[in-house]
Amino acid sequence: MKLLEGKTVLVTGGSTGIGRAAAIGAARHGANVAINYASSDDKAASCVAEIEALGQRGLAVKGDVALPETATDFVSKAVAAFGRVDVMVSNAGICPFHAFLDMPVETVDRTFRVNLHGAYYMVQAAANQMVKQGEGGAIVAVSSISALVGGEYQTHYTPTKAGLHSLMQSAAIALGKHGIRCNSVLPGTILTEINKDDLADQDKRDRMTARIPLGRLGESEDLAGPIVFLASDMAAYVTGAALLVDGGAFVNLQ
Ligand SMILES: NC(=O)C1=CN([C@@H]2O[C@H](COP(=O)(O)OP(=O)(O)OC[C@H]3O[C@@H](n4cnc5c(N)ncnc54)[C@H](O)[C@@H]3O)[C@@H](O)[C@H]2O)C=CC1
Ligand SMILES: C[C@H](O)[C@@H]1OC(=O)[C@H](O)[C@@H]1O
Repeated sequence: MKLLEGKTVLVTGGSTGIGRAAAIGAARHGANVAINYASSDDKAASCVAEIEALGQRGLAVKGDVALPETATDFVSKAVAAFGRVDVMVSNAGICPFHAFLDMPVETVDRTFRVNLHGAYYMVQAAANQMVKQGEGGAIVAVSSISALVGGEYQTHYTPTKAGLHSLMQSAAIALGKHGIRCNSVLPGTILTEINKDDLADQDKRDRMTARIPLGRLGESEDLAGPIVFLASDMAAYVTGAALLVDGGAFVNLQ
């Protein structure tokens, strides 16, 4: 059964990792998909090619999500190509691991701007388009287990993920009257570019894995199903919710 037949899905940071898995997952479920991407034209083009190989239409739009105009540009180009926006997956993010006491101001500023401000602008631009269309919609933010727990080298990052979780809760209230649902997924540790260097430390990798009841770190594809579900009409009465996708890591105290 295809869950997103005929829908238009937008994904930020869609050329790699979790965003790419969400974009391909949406195409597999019958959606036309537009991805925003930051830098690699080749990776973006290969993602679009994969979407098209599934028989769907794909579009890649370059832009830095930290800039408000990237959001309006992305939405208007997706509308020009596909006619509408049904789903926004706000996924783009960075996590430059760094100690707290000497954290550079620029690193804090950039992390907040990309992860939180960027998501705010994207969600707002997509919501305005959905309200204009008058048929509701779905927004899924890629927050994190880090919205709920801390990280020694993530003091600039975890507040952005808590902020995203909170943004989805408030947006769910603001947009419910328009039939727009807003939810977040909270991935645990997923093997992607964002943590490749951090998890090159085998001791840390083993410690992280040992905490996971399902016995393995996550893969990007582990997020595709939960994101597609929350984006689809199967979740028609789900809004303001946060879905942990962490192999059970969060609940594993002892
Ligand atoms: N990998 C993990 O363990 C977890 C990741 N997440 C979140 O998942 C999201 C996706 O990350 P991953 O797939 O893991 O890593 P990734 O590095 O493969 O993906 C991040 C994507 O965001 C894009 N991006 C970064 N800055 C951007 C900007 N200014 N404008 C547009 N795009 C930009 C990157 O180019 C990349 O495609 C992030 O928000 C991350 O915080 C959340 C929990 C766990
Ligand atoms: C980048 C981290 O490895 C990853 O991101 C998160 O949100 C979680 O803290 C994961 O460990």
